[in-house]
Amino acid sequence: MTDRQENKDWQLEKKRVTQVVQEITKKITTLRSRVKHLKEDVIDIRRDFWEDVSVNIEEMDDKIETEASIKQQAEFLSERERSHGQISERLDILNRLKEKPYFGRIDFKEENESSAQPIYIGLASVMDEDDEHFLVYDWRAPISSMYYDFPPGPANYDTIDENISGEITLKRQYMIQHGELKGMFDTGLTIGDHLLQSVLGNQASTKMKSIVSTIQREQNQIIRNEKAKVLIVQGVAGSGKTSAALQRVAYLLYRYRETLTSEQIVLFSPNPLFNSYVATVLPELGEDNMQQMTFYQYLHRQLEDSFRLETPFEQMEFYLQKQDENYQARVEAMHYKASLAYKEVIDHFLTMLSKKGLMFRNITFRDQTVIPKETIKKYFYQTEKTLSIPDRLEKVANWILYQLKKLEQLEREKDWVLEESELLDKADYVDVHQTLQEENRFSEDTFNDYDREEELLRKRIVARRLRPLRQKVKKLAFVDPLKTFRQLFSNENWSIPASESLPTTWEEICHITEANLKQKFLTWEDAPAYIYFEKSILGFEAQRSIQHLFVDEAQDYTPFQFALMKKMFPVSRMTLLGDINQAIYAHALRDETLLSDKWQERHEKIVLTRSYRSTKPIVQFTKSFMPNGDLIEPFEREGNLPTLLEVDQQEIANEKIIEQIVQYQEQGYETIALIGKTLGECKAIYQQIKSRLQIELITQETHIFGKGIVVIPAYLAKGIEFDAVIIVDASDNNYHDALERNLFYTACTRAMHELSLFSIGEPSKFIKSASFSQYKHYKIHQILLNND
Ligand SMILES: Nc1ncnc2c1ncn2[C@@H]1O[C@H](COP(=O)(O)OP(=O)(O)OP(=O)(O)O)[C@@H](O)[C@H]1O
Repeated sequence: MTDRQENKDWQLEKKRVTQVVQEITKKITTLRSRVKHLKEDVIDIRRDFWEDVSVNIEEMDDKIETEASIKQQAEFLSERERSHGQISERLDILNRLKEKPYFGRIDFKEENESSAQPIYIGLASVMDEDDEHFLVYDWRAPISSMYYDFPPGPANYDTIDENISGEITLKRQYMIQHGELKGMFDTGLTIGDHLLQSVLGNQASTKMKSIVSTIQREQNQIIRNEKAKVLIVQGVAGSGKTSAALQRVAYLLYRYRETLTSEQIVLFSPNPLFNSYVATVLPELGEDNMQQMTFYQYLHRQLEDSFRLETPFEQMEFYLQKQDENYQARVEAMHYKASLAYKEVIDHFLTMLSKKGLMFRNITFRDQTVIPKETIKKYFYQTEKTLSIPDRLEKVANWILYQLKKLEQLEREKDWVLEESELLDKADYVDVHQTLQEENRFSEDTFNDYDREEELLRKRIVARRLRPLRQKVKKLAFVDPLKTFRQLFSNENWSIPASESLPTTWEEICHITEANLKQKFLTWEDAPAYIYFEKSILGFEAQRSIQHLFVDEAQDYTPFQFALMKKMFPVSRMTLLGDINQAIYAHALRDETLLSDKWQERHEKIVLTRSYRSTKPIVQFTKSFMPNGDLIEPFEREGNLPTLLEVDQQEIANEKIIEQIVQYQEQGYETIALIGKTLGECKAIYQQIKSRLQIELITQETHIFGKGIVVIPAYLAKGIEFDAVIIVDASDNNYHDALERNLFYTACTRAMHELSLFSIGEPSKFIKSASFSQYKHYKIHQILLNND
């Protein structure tokens, strides 16, 4: 393109931005005045609500008319409120668009058309003044997909009922700030390399940002996938899995806006910190956040406080510390209880329970056993064996409720009822009196009246006392799932079929499990199994309203947990995102994870190999010590080599770490993380340097983090990123086995711009497996402190 042509284009584009911003401003003005009127309307309706309805409840006809009038008024009010809400949301979007109306353009010549049409793409659609033509297309509109999928040349896109093909004759990107064009360039093969460079070169933020203007083609495949029931994404660290997942939520909410709401989408996130880290992305895209929680929070909710539940992080600390006398057996248990083989054992056990072995509780009323557990058991085992256990229990519940009805009648005549009636409030008497009056049940005979009052009082007292019991029966509380479950480990009444291959330490595992269950303590590996068992007996309250389930860091979920998830969310489509290299839980070392090739479920898999977060030298360093690391591709972004400082004394390491932090601060980095392997290690360094620097220790209870310096265990830093990362102790002692390698990789890949490692003694063998050109190695040995 000649300079003159370029200049002409620039002028035209500049003018267009101004025109679109003007149109948006006009729309904002109109909507503001509508919002204002609606708001006034709502206030008026609320204030005059009772004046505008005709209230008359004396006659039946009037009563009906009054009800209709109230209903009409209420509907009128809620319709206004709804419109007010919708317009306010649209105003929010327009205000954002006024700053930056669009970020891209493609000129598309449809097959059999004579000329190309420019398509401008932004956060949301904007129509022209006459509502006839699109000034801006929503990035999620079918036609916009070509922007992400194709370079200039032949291109096509799917509409709801056909595929449209043609040619992209121009592809352009814009940098627009405060409603003014600041830059633009035409792109070739991969979109956004210029823009991506500049976006990725920015500082890390404590809140994740949307990637809407620079979505990459392979990420777009994830975002717009509509076919897969189970979509698995294996993506290397920093490849944009989480970013793509959130864009996908926004896409689905747009694509299915008539039928899908944000409450019907659930995201399981790796830790509470991550929840707040990603919370702003969807609102930034003009959408509401989906339901977001950790799997721990979800399981905890299922148990309704009846157990103390170990967190996954406590399990991880146990594993890493290697100190407990039962360490080996527990580690075996972590593996075994993660597996589908264990689920099979539980399924066998459940089959047996349909014939014998289910444990019940006595039904007691006023400290007396009114239906003994043996009787309930007998009744249960007489119900039809072809029915499921929950259905049979439902029958038992109905039978018990019937027995309680008979009991109720007998109890009414007992002395305790009268005694209790003496303790009643005056209000109760008045109420009984009024009820009888309303029912016209008083006679002339006062003696009889007194009897009637007493009869009604007795009825009420017994019913009131029985109410909690009835509720418990309805909730099937007469079953004792825990005691039943414990039989699995006590070998009482049942032994595991010989066909099941159990771990060699099974007896010891049983011993530990039984002791924990007795204390009502569920380890992280026991929780899914117990919940699965309990729900199989009492019935799964399947969450059928949830249409989409997103699982981030999916490699950390066991096959058993996934099986449970499928039972809990039977109709949901699933998007599972993870990285096999960041598998940091014990089970993942030996067993299948959701991402391993052995995974049997029908699914579609997308692999992301390009890493966007870290600079090229950091990616090259980290990929060097990972199996299949050669599949990881760095994004071309220059930076400093990682540094390793090897020292032989903790004090020197501390001094050097402080120096390093100060240097990073001087370079302008705002988020700096000191990452340790365990919480113990983090606490130690925190204690040692907290008097010298403003620093925050992050634990599993931390739900939010701000700018500055944080000390954080690697497993809590999952999914998050920092400008600069300092590995507090990268010694071989600390990072040696395969799981520690994955933790080390996870920790190092949190860095966007700078990475430095400190080793007290021999550096980790993983660092040594990188070539010397990939990092700078310094050593300080035998410096005498304080002239000792
Ligand atoms: N297409 C993109 N445009 C701009 N930035 C991107 C893009 N894809 C990823 N990024 C950036 O790369 C970084 C890593 O993204 P994200 O956290 O989504 O990756 P991830 O695969 O979930 O990482 P991890 O598994 O390491 O937690 C973020 O800063 C994100 O904004």
